[in-house]
Amino acid sequence: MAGNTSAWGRTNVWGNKSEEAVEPVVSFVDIMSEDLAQSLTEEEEKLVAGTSNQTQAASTPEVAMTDEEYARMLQREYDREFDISVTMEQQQQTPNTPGGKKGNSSFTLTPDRYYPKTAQESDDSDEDNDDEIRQLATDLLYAKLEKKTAVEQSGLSEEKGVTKHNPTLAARRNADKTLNDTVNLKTGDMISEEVSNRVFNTLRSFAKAETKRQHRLKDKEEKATMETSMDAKTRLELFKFINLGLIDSVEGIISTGKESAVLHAVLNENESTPDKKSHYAIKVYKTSLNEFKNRSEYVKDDFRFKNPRRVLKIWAEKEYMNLMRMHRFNLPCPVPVKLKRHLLVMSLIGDEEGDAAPRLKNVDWDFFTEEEIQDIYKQTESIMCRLFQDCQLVHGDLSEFNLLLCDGKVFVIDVSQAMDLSHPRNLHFLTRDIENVLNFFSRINAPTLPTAVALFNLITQLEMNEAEDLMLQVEAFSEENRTVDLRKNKSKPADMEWQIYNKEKVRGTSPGRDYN
Ligand SMILES: Nc1ncnc2c1ncn2[C@@H]1O[C@H](COP(=O)(O)OP(=O)(O)OP(=O)(O)O)[C@@H](O)[C@H]1O
Repeated sequence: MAGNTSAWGRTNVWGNKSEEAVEPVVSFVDIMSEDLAQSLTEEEEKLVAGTSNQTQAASTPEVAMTDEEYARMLQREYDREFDISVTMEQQQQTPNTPGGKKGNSSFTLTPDRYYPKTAQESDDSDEDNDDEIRQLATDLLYAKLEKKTAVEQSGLSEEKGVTKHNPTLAARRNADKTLNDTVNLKTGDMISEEVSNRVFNTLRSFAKAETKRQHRLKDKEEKATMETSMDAKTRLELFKFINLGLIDSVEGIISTGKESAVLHAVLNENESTPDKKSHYAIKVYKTSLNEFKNRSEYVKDDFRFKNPRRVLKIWAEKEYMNLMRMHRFNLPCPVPVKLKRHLLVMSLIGDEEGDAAPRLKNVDWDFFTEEEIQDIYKQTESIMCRLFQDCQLVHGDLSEFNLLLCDGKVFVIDVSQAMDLSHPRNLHFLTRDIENVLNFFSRINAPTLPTAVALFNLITQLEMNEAEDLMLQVEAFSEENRTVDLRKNKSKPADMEWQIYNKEKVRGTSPGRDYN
């Protein structure tokens, strides 16, 4: 076999260099010529006849090409007989190894994958061949290693009497486990390496700890996603609203805040007039405890929410009740429609298209005259007065963020933290609301604004001193525990409210029925 390099297409079996077939240049006119087509067909027929009979000697250049094809076919058959392997010997100073090195080096290859089937393929770049050979060598090494490991895993090496407790054997097995990723750690290639038991155990415990850490991280990420997106329970409740015919569809999200997401829902009032739609805002309270931690101060002293364990569950109910109370006194606010668990459905403050009204914070005040701004302030002042005097409530978070402007009219929203006047710190929260509102209107240049004390006195009908700090006076007033006297029903204000609430619950008009 020495010197037979035909498998690589350099020479054929007879040791002759195969000549490159030179394609005759043919013009497009020739290709399309009927005569040429005819003569080629005839030649082909002659060729077939000549091949089958093997009688006619080749006399034309085309017959010489057939010779080459014959030679290639024979070559392939010849090689197939030696299908198992081809031994390539790099020989000293052979003509095919330019600048050939001295010395013998030989290796065995399975030719199937590398056998060049045409002269074209045999011209593959040296770089490709190098890659393939490297790949093959790696495969062989791995195959060898696997075989070895299989024997070792049985507990006995080929050498009789060597058990798995043999340190070298154990080290190799450790290396193999590490390499094959059974410890769940990416270590890279480790062929023929040994890993001591100590190192292996350290690696394994590190991998275990790392896997646990990854799982914890993933859990956290998933939880975070759940909190910010709509969970399964919320979706289920929305489907129920649709089944009840309360809404037809949820169109999108109006806002996602710290404590809730507000969705825009639509109900087609009448099938005959599809353009006539009712728009709703559905406030979905976030159910995570963290969001409500900072709210305990609002409810801890509110008689309606004495039991702190109920606080989380009834937060939505609190807003619903406050809206009901405000609606009863015709305050400009969303109309509460339905409460179910942590979902509150209310009318949407916005236009007929369903676009929600902007918050005072987002209004472009450059387009408003001084009179218009003054009017908007007066509306806000009236809301504060009526909220306190009629509804017996203090908003507790009133600012340009919770006042909407729709067609020149101011609406108040977000009253989940609004508190009853029996709350001992209600005047403290009222003072804060007053400061927020006056600061905002002063920023947008409302022409005539009262002092904080004047507004406080207007709302509460108390007589605080203009010359003194309002908050200090309020703190002193609260300490004297006079706040409770502010309620109209001075006998037992808390009991009265509680009785009304329970009566409504029995009649089935209270949101508590849906909630529980
Ligand atoms: N009935 C409604 N009609 C139109 N828009 C509304 C309505 N209710 C709420 N929105 C919009 O959703 C936003 C958030 O509502 P809301 O303030 O009640 O929730 P929140 O969780 O307290 O939000 P934030 O954390 O921003 O205070 C409001 O700023 C307002 O733009």
